[in-house]
Amino acid sequence: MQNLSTILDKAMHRIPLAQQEIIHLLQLTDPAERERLFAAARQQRQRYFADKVFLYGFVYFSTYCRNECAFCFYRNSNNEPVRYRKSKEEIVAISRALAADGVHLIDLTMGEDPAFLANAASGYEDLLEIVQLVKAATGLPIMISPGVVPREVLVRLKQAGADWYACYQETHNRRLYGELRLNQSYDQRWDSKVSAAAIGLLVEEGLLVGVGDCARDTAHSFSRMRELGAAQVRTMSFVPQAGTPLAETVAAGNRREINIIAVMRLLFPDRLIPASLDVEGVSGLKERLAAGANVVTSLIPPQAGLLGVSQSTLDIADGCRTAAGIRPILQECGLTPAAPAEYAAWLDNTRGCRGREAVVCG
Ligand SMILES: C[S@@+](CC[C@H](N)C(=O)[O-])C[C@H]1O[C@@H](n2cnc3c(N)ncnc32)[C@H](O)[C@@H]1O
Ligand SMILES: C[C@H](CCN)[C@@H](N)C(=O)O
Ligand code: SF4
Repeated sequence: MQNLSTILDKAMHRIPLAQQEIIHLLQLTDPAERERLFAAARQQRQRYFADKVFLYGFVYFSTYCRNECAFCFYRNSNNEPVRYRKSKEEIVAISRALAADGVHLIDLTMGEDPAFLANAASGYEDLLEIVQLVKAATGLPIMISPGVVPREVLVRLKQAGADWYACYQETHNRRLYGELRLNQSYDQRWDSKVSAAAIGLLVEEGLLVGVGDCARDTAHSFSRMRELGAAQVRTMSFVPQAGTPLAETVAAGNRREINIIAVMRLLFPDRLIPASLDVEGVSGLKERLAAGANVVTSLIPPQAGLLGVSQSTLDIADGCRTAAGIRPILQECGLTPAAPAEYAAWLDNTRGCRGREAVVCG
């Protein structure tokens, strides 16, 4: 029988936990025990980041995709979604609006839209130019998620101004991966992240919860995230999407996601851990922050004609998914947006000490 006090005490002293201890934390259901887990996670966040959080603006600039991920609304064969492709001018204008709203990073997210990838007439030139234009217009750090691209394209994306590369594995259980990311090589996707890290891009790794995964899978993913040296680790609860093979999946609630966020904080105390607004909108933010998250992602400007990934419209048109909209929730949690210079310093320190502990925010 695992003793929660012993496990939490080991975690707080950065003593590695056994897989069974990690699974025990992931599987907590008792409210009082979960609150002890969350309190420990908040204490670790405080130790490494004080009361500071980071805000990520989200520009989902193309909803076209050549892939057929079983969980995703934007899979190629789905006729349900609104398909759009924003122009470079629109992308820059939206990025400027996000910068004015006070975000720390511009997340240029896309489907694997053939118009921007290798076989496009312009090859990757348009994608590279978008990164350059957004960097020039905002001066902010940029995250890009084009899927698997050749190493030399990663190099050029970094030269163009990209700081982060997001290419989630969703799961490191190869059987499950094959059922989720149909016809997408597990190893190519993993190797693309390894290449990105090797050339100095910061890498984010993400898990999907509620798609047939188990706590043992999650614990295994933690060891892969550590092996990768991911600077940002995250998870999202699966949101069933109309028109997809998993549309009839019963949404499992957020308990597992919230527990994972807290355990991530204990295992990766100096890393960035998102609370995504794209799962439950702003109503889910407080719980995720209370579990130790220190990044709010998927801030989307109203009236920009942008859709979210899993919650395509929730809380967007009314302006709730903005820095101003979430500020009262941050205050309730005793948290405050970091200064842009603090985020830039964290990035520089993390780039400089890959794999070692990053510097504490003041
Ligand atoms: C923003 S999408 C698009 C970026 C890029 N096309 C890719 O697949 O990496 C990236 C992530 O959103 C998450 N996602 C997509 N559909 C989701 C859903 N229905 N519920 C929860 N998360 C979802 C998945 O983890 C996916 O890797
Ligand atoms: C998963 C997306 C980000 C991709 N870099 C966005 N829907 C999010 O919730 O952060
Ligand atoms: S997760 Fe990404 S690659 Fe998969 S279908 Fe959705 S947009 Fe395309």
